[in-house]
Amino acid sequence: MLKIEDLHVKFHARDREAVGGISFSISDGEILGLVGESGSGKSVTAMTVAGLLNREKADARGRVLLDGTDLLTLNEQEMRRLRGKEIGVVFQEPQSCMDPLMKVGTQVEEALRIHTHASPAERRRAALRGLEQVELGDVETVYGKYPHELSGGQLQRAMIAAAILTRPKLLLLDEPTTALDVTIQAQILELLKKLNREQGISMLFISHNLQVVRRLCSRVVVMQRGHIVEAGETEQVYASPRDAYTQKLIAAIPRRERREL
Ligand SMILES: Nc1ncnc2c1ncn2[C@@H]1O[C@H](COP(=O)(O)OP(=O)(O)OP(=O)(O)O)[C@@H](O)[C@H]1O
Repeated sequence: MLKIEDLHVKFHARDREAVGGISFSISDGEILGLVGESGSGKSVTAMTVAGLLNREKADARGRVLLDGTDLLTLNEQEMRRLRGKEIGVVFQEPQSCMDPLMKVGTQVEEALRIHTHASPAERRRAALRGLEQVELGDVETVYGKYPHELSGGQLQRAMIAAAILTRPKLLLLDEPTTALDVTIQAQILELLKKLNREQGISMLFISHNLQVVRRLCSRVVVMQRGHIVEAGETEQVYASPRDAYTQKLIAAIPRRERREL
């Protein structure tokens, strides 16, 4: 489904490559975890796949194949057409991704307005259905609210609804639960599992927290300083990490949290 081959990303302003030649793939319906500490290149990888890298500031080379199409060969207009339709994106801070002056419902249906010919009534119906899928309770009320009237967890659910409304093949999730407290975080992880199970959406789930990845992803890729240092079945990597850096990431998980899993 997604196949990344020898991807390099270099910002012009930097000497060292942010991503220094990585390769991995995601199969149909799979949730792949991408972990590593801050600055390891996780977000830059996701931004490249989403076509959000500023081409005036950075160069990407290698291949990023989505069902056989190399995304690195597409121009910005072609990439815009794909993003939001075939690739959905969810970031860490839902507050900063939403327009504070626009109703939540209007923002959830945005992708349909851009990518389809759906009428306003059809868009509204689809948005309400989306809000139901992410279990937002009284969806008519939520639809008419402004972002500041929702909690962080509710907003993140709304962002997920927006990202999946066009039924994308791939959902990129960059630290989607990091800003949320642990209870809400667990609920969002359950929601993602459900969406993956019921709709078969493939996901790239980025986190600095191997613990969170373990709850969601069957396979994991570990990045350090722009390179992949370890990859494999999450349970196996967790049980017997081969790389010293992975061992360090596991050791960073508080013992109490390690037991809870
Ligand atoms: N716009 C930019 N200009 C220059 N360098 C950048 C830019 N964005 C990211 N970088 C650099 O690229 C490298 C990888 O950053 P990236 O954001 O992908 O790390 P990350 O693993 O996602 O970390 P975090 O969890 O903090 O987001 C870092 O060294 C970072 O400083």
